[in-house]
Amino acid sequence: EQQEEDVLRELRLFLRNVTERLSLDRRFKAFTKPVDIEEVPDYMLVIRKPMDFSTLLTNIDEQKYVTVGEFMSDAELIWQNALEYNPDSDPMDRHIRHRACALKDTVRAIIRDELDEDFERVCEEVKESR
Ligand SMILES: O=C(C1CCC1)N1C[C@@H]2C[C@H]3C[C@@H](O)[C@@H](O)[C@]2(C1)O3
Repeated sequence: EQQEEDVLRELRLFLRNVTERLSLDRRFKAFTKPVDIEEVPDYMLVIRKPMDFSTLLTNIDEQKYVTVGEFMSDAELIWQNALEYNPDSDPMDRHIRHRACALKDTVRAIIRDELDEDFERVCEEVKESR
């Protein structure tokens, strides 16, 4: 009912705010758009579920996420994919993995500092009721 729509609207506002702040951070520029398949033809063979900030924003607007946990499952793919596709010891791979680790720690710190546990619990209850 209306209260549920109010909670989900607040969730979308929070998730958009977090995602937009991440996409403004210059360290995370490589994560803002899908990996270019023209540039990296084997990417889809290695990475089963690509993810990036622009896709997260589209998912938010399409009301795909009912809880922060569902959003985090997709957000985690961004750094997990980067670590998986760029495992080598060369400087480029190391640089990408450093940024992937910085992204992981940054997202977790934002959620810890800014997500009210009671709010996430209400979102979980909306999810269970559907
Ligand atoms: O994994 C990624 C992105 C970085 C975080 C996501 N890429 C795979 C390619 C390997 C490396 C160098 C370029 O070939 C560039 O195309 C990519 C993009 O970086």
